[in-house]
Amino acid sequence: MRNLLRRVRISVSVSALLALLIGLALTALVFASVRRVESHARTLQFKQEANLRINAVSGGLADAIEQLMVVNQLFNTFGVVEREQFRSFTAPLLARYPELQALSFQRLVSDAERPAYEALQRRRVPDFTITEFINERHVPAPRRPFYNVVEYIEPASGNGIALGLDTAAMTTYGDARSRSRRNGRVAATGLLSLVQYRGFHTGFLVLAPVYQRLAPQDTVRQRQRAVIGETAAVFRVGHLIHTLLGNARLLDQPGMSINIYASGSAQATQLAFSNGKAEPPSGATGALPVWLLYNYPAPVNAVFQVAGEPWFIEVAQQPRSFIDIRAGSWYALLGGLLSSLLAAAYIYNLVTRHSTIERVAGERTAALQFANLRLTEDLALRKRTEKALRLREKVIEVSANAVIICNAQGPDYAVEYVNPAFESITGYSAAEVIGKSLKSLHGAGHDQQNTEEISAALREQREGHVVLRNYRKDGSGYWNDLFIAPVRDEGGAISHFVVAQYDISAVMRFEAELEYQANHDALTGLANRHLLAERLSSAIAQAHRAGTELWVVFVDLDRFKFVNDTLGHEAGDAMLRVLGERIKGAVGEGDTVSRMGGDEFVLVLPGHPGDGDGLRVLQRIMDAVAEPLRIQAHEFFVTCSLGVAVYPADGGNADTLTKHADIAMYRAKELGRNTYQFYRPDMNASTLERLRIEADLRHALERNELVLHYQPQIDVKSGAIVGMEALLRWEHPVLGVVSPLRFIGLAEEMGLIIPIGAWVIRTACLQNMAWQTAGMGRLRMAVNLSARQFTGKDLLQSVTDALQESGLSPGCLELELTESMVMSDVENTITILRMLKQLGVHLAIDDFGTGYSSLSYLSRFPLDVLKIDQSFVRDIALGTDAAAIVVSIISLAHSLRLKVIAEGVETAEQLAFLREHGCDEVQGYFFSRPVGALEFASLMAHAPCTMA
Ligand SMILES: Nc1nc2c(ncn2[C@@H]2O[C@H](COP(=O)(O)O[C@H]3[C@@H](O)[C@H](n4cnc5c(=O)[nH]c(N)nc54)O[C@@H]3COP(=O)(O)O)[C@@H](O)[C@H]2O)c(=O)[nH]1
Repeated sequence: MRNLLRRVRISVSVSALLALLIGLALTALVFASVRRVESHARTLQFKQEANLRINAVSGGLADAIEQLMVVNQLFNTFGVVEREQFRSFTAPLLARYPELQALSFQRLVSDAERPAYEALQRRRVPDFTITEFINERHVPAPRRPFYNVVEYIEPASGNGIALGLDTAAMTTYGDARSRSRRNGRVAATGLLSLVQYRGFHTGFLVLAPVYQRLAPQDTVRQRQRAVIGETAAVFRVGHLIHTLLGNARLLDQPGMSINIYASGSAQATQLAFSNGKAEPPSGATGALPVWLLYNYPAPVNAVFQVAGEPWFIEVAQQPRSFIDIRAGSWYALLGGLLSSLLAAAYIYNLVTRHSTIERVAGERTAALQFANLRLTEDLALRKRTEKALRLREKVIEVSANAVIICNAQGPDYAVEYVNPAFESITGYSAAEVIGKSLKSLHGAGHDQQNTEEISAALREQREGHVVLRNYRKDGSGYWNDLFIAPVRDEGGAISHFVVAQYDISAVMRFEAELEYQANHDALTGLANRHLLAERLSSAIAQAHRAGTELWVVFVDLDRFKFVNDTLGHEAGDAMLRVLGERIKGAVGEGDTVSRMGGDEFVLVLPGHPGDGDGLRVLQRIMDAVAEPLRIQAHEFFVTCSLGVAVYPADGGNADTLTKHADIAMYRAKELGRNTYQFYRPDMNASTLERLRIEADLRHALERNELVLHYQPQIDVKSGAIVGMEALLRWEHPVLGVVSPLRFIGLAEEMGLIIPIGAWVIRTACLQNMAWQTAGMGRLRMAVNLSARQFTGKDLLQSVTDALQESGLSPGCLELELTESMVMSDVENTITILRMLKQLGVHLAIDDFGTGYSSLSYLSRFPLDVLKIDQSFVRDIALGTDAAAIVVSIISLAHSLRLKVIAEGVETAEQLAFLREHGCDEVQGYFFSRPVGALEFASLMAHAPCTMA
């Protein structure tokens, strides 16, 4: 506040000072302006006054000279003018112009005429003689060629002394005489001392020529010849000018001086008149102009003509300091100063008052603004509150959740409001529940849990939250997430409770669904790994507590992969669903059936399985799976292999038991499938071996551990070797020769089949070419392709490369594909097969008959050979369907113009049957096992071979 006041005071002082300064500046400006105007006015006035004097002098002189011209005119008019005439004529003139000293007529007299002239004059003036004035005395004029004799002069009084005076010798006449006679005009002399006053008075003469009347006067010569004399006016110059100025009251003006020179400039010797005194301003004016400090108009000079002679007049004003005179500028200055001071004082007062008013007004305005702001905020807040209230009301109205407002008064806590959602959820209308007890809404007659929490919240007047099952008007139940909260009135007392009910039935269902999905296999609905782990752990704990046994059974379907690959995943899935149900139906109620993925199932058999129940369950499972299965109108026969691990003997935890059951299942597979095996510790060794194979397979190719064996293919009719099948072997440094059955699947899983497969094709081509080059004939080399290799993007390239590198004819290479490979994606298969066919290679379907091949599709494939699976060949002699199947396959192949080769021919009977039914080629141990390249070459050397 103090700062504010100080600021206000400073601002007021500054304002006043500013006003004062502005006032002074304006005053100075006005003063200077007035001074300048005044000075200008005074200069003008002075000029006027000076001009008055100049005009008075020049005009007066001109008038005086005019008198002479009048006299001169007298002579020029009359020619001869008598003395009396002259006197009477000049008398009034002289009376009117007393400053005229004299008017005279001077006659030009030649020396010859002198005696006569003097004689004549003596008649009127005795003793008349032409004289001259020397040493202040009249003496007879010496003889000269001409005399200019003063013949008349008026007034005679005071001027008579000049009568008869010869002025020809007087230098004062100068050349005024000759000038006037030459020009025929008046001419003035310079200043001279008037003899009438013994030289004490200064005067001048004005001469005007008098010519002989009627004599020509046009030229100077004519005028000089015609001249007879001149009239002259004698002026006492000081007296004359004094009289002129005095008559005009222009004399003796204080501070004004008049100087008149009978010359064109201010020559001191020609000073004709002087009146008053005027000195220029003395003292320095500094940087200020003269007009500001002094009233000093510049002297007014003028040159005027006096009878043809230039006269110079100077009128000057005595300088006066502006402070010496009473001038408007004074008033302006004083007035300005006074006004400035008054204005400053007034502004000081005004600003002080204004500041005070402004401050007060500002304070009041601020207070008003503040109040206004508060009001606006209050209004806005109120609006917001109202809006929020309306919004809340609306939200409650449109809420999908039930909202109930009940009285806070127990024990009924009467319902006062329910929203539309409550009505739609419960089926009760507002009219039916308003006024009723809140507790009645929980569903009378139903056993309600968690309602105690609501009662406690109401009783203790606090918030509460429960999940409970409510019941609608129609008796149906729903899950309800219920929040209850007290509502306080303005006084802070709890007046109501608001209850929000969220129908979470869907959430509960969703949660249950999630829980189900989290614990169950989506395909079969069986327990999944997660639930298995839970159930198994729980069963182990229970078995542990009960001291009983527990079986973990690993079930793997045999040949499921074939179905899946052949008919596609949908068929596979359908099979899994059916078999899952069958397995589940084969176990007891307390047993758990889970699916681990693929075609693997894990079962938990608690209780006393060792009592014999367990084995019965295993058999029921195998029987159930082995039941014929119809999928997509096709009948399949599927078996399964089972492995069993027993708690606590084979493991104390879920992982160990499951792993051991898996190992046992593998063993069952190895034993020919469709059987079960109980885990034995020595089974671990084969599992470890499998792991080892996996690790070593990665390096088998680079370590050159892979080799090809070749099994001959014989033409049935000729008995000649027409080709061979390349069969892969892994010469493991520790395990010895490893069958492809043990590592091809692994290689597929590990992705190693691509480089391994490429190596097989390349090696087989090179070998075939080498043999052909060696003269073993044009043999056909059959090479097996795996599913992953067939669909891989590198196949075409690797085949092309192998053919190019080896130089083998494409027709000498046959690629064997399985049914499952070609049937999984028919369109893609057709594309791939066509591209391969374009290379010129042969294409064969291997293991034909083991799976399902659509004949219509088969006809679309660009195939060359059908290879009957060895399982049918093996069973030909057993009297089963195999023989019929083989016959059908041969017939089918031939109808499709395909060659038929039977593999796995081990006996002569088999060969005879095949030959009898038109099989084209055979392959099997009956002829040769697959052998190494050297041995095969040796074999070839002893057997005929051609390419069919
Ligand atoms: N993708 C690739 N698969 C290959 C390759 N090499 C082999 N294989 C596949 O491995 C499976 C097992 O082959 P293998 O152990 O070599 O067995 C073959 C023959 O030895 C065997 N065979 C031949 N004649 C008889 C016989 O009279 N009796 C009998 N019990 N077995 C016999 O049959 C196998 C040939 O099968 P197939 O291929 O269907 O003609 C096997 O599936 C091979 O395909 C390879 O390089 N790549």
